[in-house]
Amino acid sequence: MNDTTAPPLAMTGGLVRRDGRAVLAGVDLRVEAGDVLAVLGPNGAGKSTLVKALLGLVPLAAGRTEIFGEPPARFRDWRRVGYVPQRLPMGGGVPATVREIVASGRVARRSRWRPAPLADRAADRAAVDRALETVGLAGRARDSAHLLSGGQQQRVLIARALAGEPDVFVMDEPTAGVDAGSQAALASALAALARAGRTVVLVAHELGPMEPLVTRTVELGHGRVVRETARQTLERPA
Ligand SMILES: Nc1ncnc2c1ncn2[C@@H]1O[C@H](COP(=O)(O)OP(=O)(O)OP(=O)(O)O)[C@@H](O)[C@H]1O
Repeated sequence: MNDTTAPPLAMTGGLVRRDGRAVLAGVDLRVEAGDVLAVLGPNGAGKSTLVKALLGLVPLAAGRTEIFGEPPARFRDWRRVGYVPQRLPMGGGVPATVREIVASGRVARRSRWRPAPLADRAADRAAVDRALETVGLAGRARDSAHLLSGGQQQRVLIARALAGEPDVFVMDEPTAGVDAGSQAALASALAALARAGRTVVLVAHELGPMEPLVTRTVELGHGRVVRETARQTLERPA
């Protein structure tokens, strides 16, 4: 069972090596429930590596990391975690509609052993509709996702994570190179999460319209934490 008092994410003495080189070293980070934490730093500072290592997607060479109190290898409750990668891996493959991709965010909530009861299917549909609405893509639900702009595809990924209704969202550079409309849609998605008291870890070069929503920042340089701001309580709009 997961420890209900454990922080959503915690790393102690995190070390990651790539090609024999330490790209993350001596990182201590505790993400508390309700934090909206921005991970900042220049290109190559180790931001993506840090969030992947926090989720166990990249192995630690030393130190430890825990998700709701469990090491990633033992953690089972993945529906509590939403991860938005930097890019949508949409190459060749069968073109999926925006709705299909967003609906895939519900899969981790399903029982593996039996078909979803009718009530669950209605809840799935409602969650997918809400997620599409939040990122401003309700009108594109039937479109093939590979026809969308990069910023809109990023919104699809965010909607997929929102649809899963996880407790903690980890987003890797959701605003990198996206148009102003998509930036605004992301800021409104983030505002909705912050209002709901969800935990968010956000990798960013620049915060732009998301800045007022951030409660804490950690800045990386050459794989180490070089600056941190203290946690502040946001005045959450009703
Ligand atoms: N798969 C990999 N193999 C080898 N080196 C890697 C790999 N992934 C990342 N690195 C190296 O690790 C360092 C940190 O990369 P990382 O992507 O975490 O930085 P970042 O701060 O997220 O950068 P960006 O803002 O450009 O995404 C860089 O020097 C990068 O070249």
